[in-house]
Amino acid sequence: MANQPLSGAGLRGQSAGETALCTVGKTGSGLTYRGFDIETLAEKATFEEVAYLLLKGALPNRAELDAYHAKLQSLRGLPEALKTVLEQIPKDAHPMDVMRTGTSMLGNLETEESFEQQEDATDRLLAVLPSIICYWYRFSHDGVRIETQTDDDSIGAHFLHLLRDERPSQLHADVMNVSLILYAEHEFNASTFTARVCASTLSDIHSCVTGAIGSLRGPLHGGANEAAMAMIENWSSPDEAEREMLGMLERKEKIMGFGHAIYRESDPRNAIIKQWSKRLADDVGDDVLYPVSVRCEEVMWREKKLFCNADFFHASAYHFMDIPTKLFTPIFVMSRVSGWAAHIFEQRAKNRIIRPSADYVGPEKSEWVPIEARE
Ligand SMILES: CC(=O)SCCNC(=O)CCNC(=O)[C@H](O)C(C)(C)COP(=O)(O)OP(=O)(O)OC[C@H]1O[C@@H](n2cnc3c(N)ncnc32)[C@H](O)[C@@H]1OP(=O)(O)O
Ligand SMILES: O=C([O-])CC(=O)C(=O)O
Repeated sequence: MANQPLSGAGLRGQSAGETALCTVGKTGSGLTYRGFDIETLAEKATFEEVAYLLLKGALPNRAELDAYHAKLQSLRGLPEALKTVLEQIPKDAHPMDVMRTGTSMLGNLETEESFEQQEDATDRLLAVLPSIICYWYRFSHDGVRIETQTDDDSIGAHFLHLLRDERPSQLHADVMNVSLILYAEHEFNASTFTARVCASTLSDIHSCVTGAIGSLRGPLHGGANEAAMAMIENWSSPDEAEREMLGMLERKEKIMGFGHAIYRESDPRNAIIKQWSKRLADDVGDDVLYPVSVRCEEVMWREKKLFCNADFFHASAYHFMDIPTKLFTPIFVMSRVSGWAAHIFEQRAKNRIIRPSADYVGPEKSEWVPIEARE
């Protein structure tokens, strides 16, 4: 059979398989997880409830959700060998590399021996990823060995508690909950596709997630929230932001936190996180970063018809909660591991190895030259 011609670079517009997990840009509201609008989930659900929905196929009832919270809570402790590895990683390492190494090491210590263990392995990852990053961060930056087994009732509150050594306010716990819901799942994005390609070889779940973390790390994908923060924190007023952005556009620089491979007019997650960023700005009495961010949004739309994606207002929201910029993308991992795992389960349930073809553009025929005769 002849190869199908590609409609564009980057496989854009090509369907690469089926999913029952998520639609992006197909419905009026733009984003659904198993048929639920993102707006409804962000308003009514807990992140753990959303993870349950993605991983097990339906919303939990009260007893199921309570049991799920209790299970995730009980799995936050780190094995000694993993702590030893985390203690070797230098302070100036990128936290995404810590997430990658932590996941990979866990795969050595608690190897998924059969696909029957996939749900337990996923629950362990959901519970332990915040512990991994905070253990390393607090050891390398503050010189302390923290106890990671907290009794916080949510993953978001647990993360903030470990990071700052105190329980977060209700507002901060609520923002973390919404943020984790917004980042949980997004169809065949680059990191999820990485996970599915790896899963299609019948590899183990830690290998799939380790690869996905590597894909999420780049600034064109999850790393954009950190890059957006690095940009907006330079500007002390909306007018300065506008001047600088116009210069960047003139020089044809990419502006992180804007644009999307699938959405054409807006990313529905932006309106939600923007509202929370505003509440946090009011809470901390900010009169610079939030107005700067709003001006960036206006300028990009006016000049280029480019809109904020999920990452842009996450930058200011996380900053207002005092989260160090380099920990922004690891939070994305803590959430997206739910979507990655759900896709891995889906791939395994109806698998064929993912192996596309390439259009060859090299030489037609090459002449072998003995090594002694080469220039
Ligand atoms: C959670 C997430 O992962 S969301 C994505 C996070 N990534 C970012 O925020 C990085 C910045 N954005 C981008 O690089 C891109 O918009 C991507 C990677 C998200 C999507 O890439 P593509 O699908 O190739 O973008 P698209 O085809 O819509 O680009 C159209 C044009 O707009 C330009 N453009 C797109 N985004 C931007 C941007 N953020 N800044 C400046 N120009 C941009 C492209 O360069 C392209 O111009 P060209 O036709 O002259 O080459
Ligand atoms: O869908 C994409 O290409 C990127 C994205 O927004 C996500 O993964 O959340």
